[in-house]
Amino acid sequence: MSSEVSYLSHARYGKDKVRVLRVFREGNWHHVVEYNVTVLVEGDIETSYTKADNSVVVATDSLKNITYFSPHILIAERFALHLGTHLVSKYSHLHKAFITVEQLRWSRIRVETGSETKEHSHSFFRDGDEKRTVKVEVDASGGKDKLVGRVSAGINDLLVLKSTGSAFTNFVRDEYTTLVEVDDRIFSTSVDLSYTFAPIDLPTPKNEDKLDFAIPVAEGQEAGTIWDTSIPEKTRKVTLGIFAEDDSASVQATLYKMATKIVHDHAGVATVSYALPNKHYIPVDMKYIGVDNLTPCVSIISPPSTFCGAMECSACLYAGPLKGYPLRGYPTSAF
Ligand SMILES: O=c1[nH]c(=O)c2[nH]c(=O)[nH]c2[nH]1
Repeated sequence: MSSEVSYLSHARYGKDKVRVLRVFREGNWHHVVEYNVTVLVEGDIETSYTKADNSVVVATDSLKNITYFSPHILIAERFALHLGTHLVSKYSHLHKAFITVEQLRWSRIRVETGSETKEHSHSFFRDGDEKRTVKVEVDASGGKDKLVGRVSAGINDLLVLKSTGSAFTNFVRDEYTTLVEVDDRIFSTSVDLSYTFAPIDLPTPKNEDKLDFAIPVAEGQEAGTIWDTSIPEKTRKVTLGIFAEDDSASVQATLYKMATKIVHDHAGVATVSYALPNKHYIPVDMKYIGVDNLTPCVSIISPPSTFCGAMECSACLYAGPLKGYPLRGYPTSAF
């Protein structure tokens, strides 16, 4: 413990929001990737804080340029590992690099050509706010020739909603409880998913510029590992499929089903973490204007619900032209 009243316990710095867009041309057939990258480094940099010594600082502007310069951009995991490996190899006083990549969703526009629709060769649309995420730590603290890579990947901001097939009952009821039990509710959430892989040994760049090294991916895909490029799409499918099909007893129970399926399906995945914040759509009680929209349909069976649609059933009475699809649960206030 330092005798000073205050001291520097830890230091990490770098550049956030480095925007990278690359176009790959296979003849006239173009591919685009867009990343928001965060590059942070740790090492023998304390004196830049404690003694205003900039001689140990690789300028964040240079970190940005190195990010632009890095290859292997089509696979975010490879790109991030390459960037991190280069940083800790080139700069002897930097011992760790932390790279975060957020990949935006550019999907190909479909256009009509005669009687068919076709994917356009070089035009794309932003397919929602969802991002694919990759986080990489390249750790050289055990030696520059004993680099360790720690990789996690996932999804952020995947917004979903289901209009039935979700309940929440039997939770703690006490003096703090105002929430009513419901056997049928709207379930909406913004999915954040993260899965981690076991640490991997990384090759040491041998040449002067510290750029000549192959991240161990060259031979095939190695199903289930970091290099299995089908994992992002498969984990997304599991997330959406279980969200849609599960008769949800709670967010917690549905989330656990998603996570266990991902661990079960991918031997290389060590841990899975989800955050599913409930986006509430609370029914507005319409009885003050003469509409009973909250009494369950008399024929309701546990979800998936069936509705009688009968005029004498208060839940179905106001369904009007949508007979069989009662007003129950609508309108809602969203917040
Ligand atoms: O599925 C849910 N889990 C909760 O823990 C919770 N808490 C709450 O208010 N609503 C819900 N819904």
